[in-house]
Amino acid sequence: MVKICCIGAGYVGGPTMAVIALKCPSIEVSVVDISVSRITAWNSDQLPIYEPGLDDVVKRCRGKNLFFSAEVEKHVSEADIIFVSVNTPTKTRGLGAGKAADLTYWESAARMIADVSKNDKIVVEKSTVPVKTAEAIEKILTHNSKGINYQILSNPEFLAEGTAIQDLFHPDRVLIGGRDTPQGQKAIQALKEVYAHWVPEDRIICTNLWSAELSKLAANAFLAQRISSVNAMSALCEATGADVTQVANAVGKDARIGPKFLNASVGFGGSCFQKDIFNLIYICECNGLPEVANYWKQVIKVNDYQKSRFVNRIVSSMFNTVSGKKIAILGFAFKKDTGDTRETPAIDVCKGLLGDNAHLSIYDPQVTQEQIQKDLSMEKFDWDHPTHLQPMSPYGTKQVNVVWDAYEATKGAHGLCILTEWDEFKTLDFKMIYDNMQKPAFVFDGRNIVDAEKLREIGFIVYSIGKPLDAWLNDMPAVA
Ligand SMILES: NC(=O)C1=CN([C@@H]2O[C@H](COP(=O)(O)OP(=O)(O)OC[C@H]3O[C@@H](n4cnc5c(N)ncnc54)[C@H](O)[C@@H]3O)[C@@H](O)[C@H]2O)C=CC1
Ligand SMILES: O=C(O)[C@H]1O[C@H](OP(=O)(O)OP(=O)(O)OC[C@H]2O[C@@H](n3ccc(=O)[nH]c3=O)[C@H](O)[C@@H]2O)[C@H](O)[C@@H](O)[C@@H]1O
Repeated sequence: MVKICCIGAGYVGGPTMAVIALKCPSIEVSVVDISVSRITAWNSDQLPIYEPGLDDVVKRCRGKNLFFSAEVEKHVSEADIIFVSVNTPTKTRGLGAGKAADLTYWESAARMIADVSKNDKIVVEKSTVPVKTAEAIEKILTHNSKGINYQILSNPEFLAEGTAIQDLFHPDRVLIGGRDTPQGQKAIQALKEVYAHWVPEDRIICTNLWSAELSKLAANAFLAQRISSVNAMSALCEATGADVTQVANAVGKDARIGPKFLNASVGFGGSCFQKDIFNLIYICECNGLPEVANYWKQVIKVNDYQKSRFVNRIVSSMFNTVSGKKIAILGFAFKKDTGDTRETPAIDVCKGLLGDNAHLSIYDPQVTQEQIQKDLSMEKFDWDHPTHLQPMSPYGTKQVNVVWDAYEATKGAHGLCILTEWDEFKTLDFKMIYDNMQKPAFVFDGRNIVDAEKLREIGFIVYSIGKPLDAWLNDMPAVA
């Protein structure tokens, strides 16, 4: 029986391995992690991450051919194929701080593999890593190889949170990069056979190592660039009276452009887009390509601009101050159908409002009070380290109240902001919400999910991203 071990039981390691176990009953899959609490949760009824469809997949395989364990070394030494799916955060100090990928977790995983291995291994990069990481990993593994042959493959993951299981069941493509040597090609073939259990052959792409590593960074950069492009247009729409939804629809009908990923928003979030673009920028700079680096920097600049533009809209609409005012925040996760808050635009918007002394009442169906308090007191980039290594939040923010209901959050509020597109926000009783709010009552829709006209009929003053402005907002000072 082929044995697979995955190091890192996170948003990628957990779901990807659960799907491999489900689709390949003849393969034994172990997922290991240094975080004992995370492993305990994977073995319980309350999985450590919220992902539609995941519970069912885990229940069907756990204890049969899918195992979660904190005995990292034992499972690594027994495995034929080792996936490494550990964190690759942005460096917070030293050379390349704020841009380069921090490969500490990767390096310690590689050293451990080298220490405990007794037979030949295929080591698969599942984490997103800088181009040429495989070369460094190879050096660590072979430094003290005891005659063991290691084949490194790059097999980046393209799943998106909230749709991870469907993405894994029906991937647009599976990408496998390896060395152009007979042993490298044999390793590619071995991994291909795993995916071939359920992925059509024409969707499994094989390349050299560096193309696979770079394709992952490129794909995320292209996706983020689309969002920054449409968000840049949204600012121009507000200035001219055009409607960004109509513009995106018209633009996306062009088959060369396509309709997906053109929703204007308060800004993109998530653990990867910004991190991976910073990584790309750093690699360009290191390769003497400042013009290329500057091109990609702009994608992040526009994203930051979009978030601060949103805060400025709120403050300027509400008589240029939100000091002492209650603002309801509906949605804190970086997108719907996940409890993940890493790099969510809600953090920047909330911090911006708190900076103007607002009182926030926050509701998200999947994010805990503890997480929200932690996020609002954490420094930039600290969020992407294993939980047990993250700094403890020294104090919660007193101006923040986390509640378990949208109606409770909006009671007595001066304004409400929608920051995550949860379906349940589309069907709220806005008449009841209006009646319970201070007047004038404001809605700032950062996801364009409400029917602005209906809300205006109720009496709200409504701001939607990239839409023709309410007369009230038109009269307020321009926002930078
Ligand atoms: N979150 C996502 O949707 C996607 C993430 N990725 C990439 O996958 C990688 C992992 O991301 P996530 O799963 O989101 O991270 P995560 O933080 O959810 O999980 C990583 C896990 O690795 C564990 N870990 C760290 N060092 C370890 C070691 N030496 N030995 C054993 N366990 C160790 C941590 O305790 C943590 O539980 C990153 O490189 C990310 O860029 C790629 C595609 C999608
Ligand atoms: O490497 C990764 O981590 C993953 O990053 C993204 O997946 P994810 O961040 O989970 O979610 P997305 O659906 O891409 O959304 C990212 C952010 O962009 C925002 N977004 C997305 C689409 C859109 O049209 N507009 C928009 O503002 C979302 O609300 C969210 O904040 C990619 O879509 C995945 O292919 C990739 O594997």
